[in-house]
Amino acid sequence: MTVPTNRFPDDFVWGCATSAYQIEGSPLADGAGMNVWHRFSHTRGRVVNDENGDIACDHYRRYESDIELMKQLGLQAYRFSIAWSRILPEGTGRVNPAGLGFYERLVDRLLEKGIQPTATLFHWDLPVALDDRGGWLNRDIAGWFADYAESVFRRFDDRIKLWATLNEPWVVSDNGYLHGTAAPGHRSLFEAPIATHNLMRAHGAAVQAYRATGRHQIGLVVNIEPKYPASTSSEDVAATRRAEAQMNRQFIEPAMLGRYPEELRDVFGEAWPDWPASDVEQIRQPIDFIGLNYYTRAVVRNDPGAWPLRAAPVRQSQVAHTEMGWEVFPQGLTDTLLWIKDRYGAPPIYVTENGAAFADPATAAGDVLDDPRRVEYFRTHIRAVHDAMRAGVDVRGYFAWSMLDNFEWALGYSKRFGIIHVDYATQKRTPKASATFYSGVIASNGAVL
Ligand SMILES: OC[C@@H]1[C@@H](O)[C@H](O)[C@@H](O)c2nc(CNc3ccccc3)cn21
Repeated sequence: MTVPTNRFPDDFVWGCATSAYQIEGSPLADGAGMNVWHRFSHTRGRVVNDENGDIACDHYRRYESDIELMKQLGLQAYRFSIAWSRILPEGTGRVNPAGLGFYERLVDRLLEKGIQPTATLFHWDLPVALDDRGGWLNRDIAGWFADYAESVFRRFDDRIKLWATLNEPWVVSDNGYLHGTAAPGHRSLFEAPIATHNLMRAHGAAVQAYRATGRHQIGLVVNIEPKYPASTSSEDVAATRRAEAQMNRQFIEPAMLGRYPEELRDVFGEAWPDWPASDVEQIRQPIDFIGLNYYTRAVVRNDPGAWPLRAAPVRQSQVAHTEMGWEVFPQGLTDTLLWIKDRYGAPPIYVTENGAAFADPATAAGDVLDDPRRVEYFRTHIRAVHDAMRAGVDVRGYFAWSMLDNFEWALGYSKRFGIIHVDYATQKRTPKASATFYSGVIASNGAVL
């Protein structure tokens, strides 16, 4: 693949990404079952300002005008997630036709507008009915997930050509079961490894199900945050390896190589089981691409008191950070793309999420002051993708996070990642300067960088 020096290949795909619970609203509409983020956000104290996704961006009702905005931006593709509990209100068994109907309308409208729909089956919003049966701690969930996957493959594989099984299983295991900062809010050294393993078994089962009838591409979306040691001391280097294994290799490694990183035994100790080899073989199903979510890097030092990693980030001074406190470090994206290529056999890669939160207050006059740092973030990170491609990485597309300001999980609506501003009181959408910039990138296929 020859990559032009000053633009992207002609078949490179430009899109934006969102997820169901963060933008749709109407979480219980039309027969949908409750999901764990509905229950979590309605539990006092779990989310900033006790905010929730009851309305969010009201996309469930406003999807047609939102797709019009995507068209105006010139988006070629749109990455969204399907809410499991809209399709199967109890998580298994009875299919909810109205739930399928919403995604039918969404997909058909996208196609009418010449925008490729690309779907993620699971973006953290597990049906409560399954959580109440153990959720990711119950081995049966691999079969439950495969059945759910089959119901949507059957309905949409004629129109959706790029599927992802899971979005960032690390967040579910680490935030949801180890630290309790995300739904379902458990804090357990012993539960997290079980959640990890069942998430990956579910991934494998869904890929196997897809191979039986699917005609297009399916992959796994992982968050990778490259870890750089704070010093060359053996303690800091070892801590960095633990942090890198626990976040960056815990999921991609079983999926691509059929093994878990040995450092996980060092992190979890006796809480890390000896998984059956047959399980890990089933996880390692050939996939068509890796979806990479990249936002920042971490500089890591040894910290014996930091449970359970015994590693802690070192904030870098005198450099730009986003509203999330994440360092702006585009070189980390190039490094990560090269790392995936070299370590996992040069798989096709989509950058499925990349973006930045900055405060974008609307003025009294209704204008939106898009922080110029967001444009610079996109410019430098899209350049970083191009650098990796020029170095031989097979990157197929880039999805900006996010199309709309949206519900930022436990941070509620306090963080704005959108290239389109949302006034949550009025639901007014206002494209930001970053939308105009990104629209220019798409129109010129990256030549304006
Ligand atoms: O935080 C921004 C987005 C979030 O809105 C998406 O739903 C999610 O897919 C997403 N993943 C990351 C990067 N991974 C990460 C998530 C939580 C804590 C630390 C890192 C950022 N984001």
